[in-house]
Amino acid sequence: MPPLSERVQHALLALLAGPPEPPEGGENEEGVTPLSAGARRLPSMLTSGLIERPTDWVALAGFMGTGKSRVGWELSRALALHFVDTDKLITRVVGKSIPEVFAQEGEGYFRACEREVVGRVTRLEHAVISLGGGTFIHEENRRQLLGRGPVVVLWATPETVYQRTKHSDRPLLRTEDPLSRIRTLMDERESVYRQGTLHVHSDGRPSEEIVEEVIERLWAWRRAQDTWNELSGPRPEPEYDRATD
Ligand SMILES: Nc1ncnc2c1ncn2[C@@H]1O[C@H](COP(=O)(O)OP(=O)(O)OP(=O)(O)O)[C@@H](O)[C@H]1O
Ligand SMILES: O=C(O)C1=C[C@@H](O)[C@@H](O)[C@H](O)C1
Ligand SMILES: [Mg+2]
Repeated sequence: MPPLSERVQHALLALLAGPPEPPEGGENEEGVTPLSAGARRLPSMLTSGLIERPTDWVALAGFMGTGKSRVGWELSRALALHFVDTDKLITRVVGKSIPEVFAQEGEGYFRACEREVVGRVTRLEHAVISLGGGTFIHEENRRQLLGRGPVVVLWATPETVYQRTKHSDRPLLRTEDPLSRIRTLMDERESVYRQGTLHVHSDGRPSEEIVEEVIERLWAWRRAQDTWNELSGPRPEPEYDRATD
């Protein structure tokens, strides 16, 4: 079998070449934008210069169930950018669902896949990246992501997370008392999520409203970056290697 890095690259290319895919499970839920004909024309709009965006690359981080996949998808439609969900990419690479990867290959293998995926998606241009809930927790992933562009962290209370995840299979929440597990894990991770660039609450708000706030906050972030650049002169090139295609 080819090495993991090659399989990740192959799966990413296949994902970007196909029609944009909304996150699973949301099609019949209130608040999810259905895949429209306009969405299929996305690639030609990407570099047309007609769309003004606060950023050409943004990642969404945060705890499970905070809405990274759903908000990321809608944000990618609103900004006319590619959409990559790292959990989904890993399921394509391994050919198994996330619970199967955890059960059959182990969490260590899943985290190794995440590291490979982060190495790739930080080289992409024109993309919204929805991360897995644990991706940003690992220091090297965090360093690469924050070196690439803004990382928006979505937040929700343990109760909201519990309500949003209770009918789905999240391997880390397979316990007798998932709400307690959510509280403990969230406490452990909170200080790390705080290291994101921008922070947006998602409790009790429809996804459209969250996307609107994310875009407004990204514009404010962009203006602050521009002011900083004007005051401090040219800054060194970012560390990542830009893809040449
Ligand atoms: N603002 C919202 N209001 C109501 N439901 C939401 C909202 N955002 C997301 N959801 C729903 O909550 C569930 C979890 O959302 P989603 O899968 O986007 O979370 P996630 O942060 O990507 O989680 P994970 O880290 O496990 O991938 C989905 O069914 C989604 O449709
Ligand atoms: O918070 C986590 O560690 C996880 C979140 C999900 O997105 C998946 O990446 C997986 O279930 C692990
Ligand atoms: Mg997700």
